[in-house]
Amino acid sequence: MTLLVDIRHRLGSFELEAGFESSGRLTALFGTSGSGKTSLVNLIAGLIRPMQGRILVDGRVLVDTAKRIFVPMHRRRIGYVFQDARLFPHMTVSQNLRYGRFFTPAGERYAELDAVVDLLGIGHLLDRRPSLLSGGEKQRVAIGRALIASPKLILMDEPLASLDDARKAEIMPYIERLRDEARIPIVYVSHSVAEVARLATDIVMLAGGKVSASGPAQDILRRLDLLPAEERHQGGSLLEMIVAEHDTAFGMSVLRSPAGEIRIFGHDALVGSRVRVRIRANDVMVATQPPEGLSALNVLSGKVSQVREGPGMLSDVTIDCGGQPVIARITSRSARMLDLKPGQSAFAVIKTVSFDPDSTTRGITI
Ligand SMILES: Nc1ncnc2c1ncn2[C@@H]1O[C@H](COP(=O)(O)OP(=O)(O)OP(=O)(O)O)[C@@H](O)[C@H]1O
Repeated sequence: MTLLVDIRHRLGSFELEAGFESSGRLTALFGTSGSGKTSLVNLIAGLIRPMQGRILVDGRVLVDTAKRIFVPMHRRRIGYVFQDARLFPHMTVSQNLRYGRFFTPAGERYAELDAVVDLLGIGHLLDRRPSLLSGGEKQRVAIGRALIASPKLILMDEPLASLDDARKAEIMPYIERLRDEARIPIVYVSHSVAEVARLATDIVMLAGGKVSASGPAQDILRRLDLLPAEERHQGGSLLEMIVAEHDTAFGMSVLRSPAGEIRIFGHDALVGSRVRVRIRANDVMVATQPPEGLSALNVLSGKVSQVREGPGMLSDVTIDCGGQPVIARITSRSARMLDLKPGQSAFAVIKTVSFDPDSTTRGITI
């Protein structure tokens, strides 16, 4: 699936001028409050008609102002999951789900109710009314209702924003399953780096109504300079690794990559599976010699590929570790003292405890 957006639109004094193309399975629209994420999603959904531009899903033209084409919302075959679940309160979960397929022509229904119920783990909720569901359960049903309509694309506008951390953790694996198993592309609005790092295959960064960057999640997240200042401490690298073994004696899992091994607190992925881990730049130190007598268990070796002076006397040092960049944010003073230069051998030292379980995902193909 390819989503192509190239639009210009004005909302009051706000100018939205956004162009991007994504073939990702989960494309995150990421940006601070007021950057235009919801407006962009509403344009894709057909809730807003742009003043100028084109929107295509898999080559199908949904909007082309030059050709006066505007496919109305109900004909777009796009599912929309909002921040609040918006379920019908007088209907049971089962009735809410079935309502989703009502508008889809019989010949175009591919989603089976049983498969959707199974995917989202909501079988035990079918006879309940929404008032008896938790926030996370409501959102799972809302996602199910969107899926049952057999959409060609699903839009999710901050679907976790109204949930507490426990509910977020409960629903994340279902969104991952949807991304990995359902084969329906997702456009996902978020302003949380942690959420985006875990879920996104691709990222479109919005700032002031314009696309400031777009591309594969790994590439975008390591550009710390692109992240909003308040989220910069969350930026870093996404590494793909293989689960090598589980060290049950210490409750740890060993992950392997060409640049070395790292240990994280027990991960439930099977040995041999691919996982993606996020390493925040703030949690990485740089050594120019192999470190010895260190309590940190995780040392990856590589070569410095870039030293970029950032704001606040801090420098971002990128170390190419077997083809995967690891970024360390250190003081500019340390960078000078170590005399770090591109091409030089270096070691990224990562404290085990710095791995955030939220950012350790199941294996996904990127
Ligand atoms: N109908 C409208 N009329 C005038 N201005 C609008 C309208 N809709 C949105 N805006 C403005 O457009 C800008 C972008 O809004 P939008 O809701 O798309 O941002 P967002 O990135 O989704 O923000 P948030 O994360 O807070 O939801 C904001 O400044 C908002 O006030």
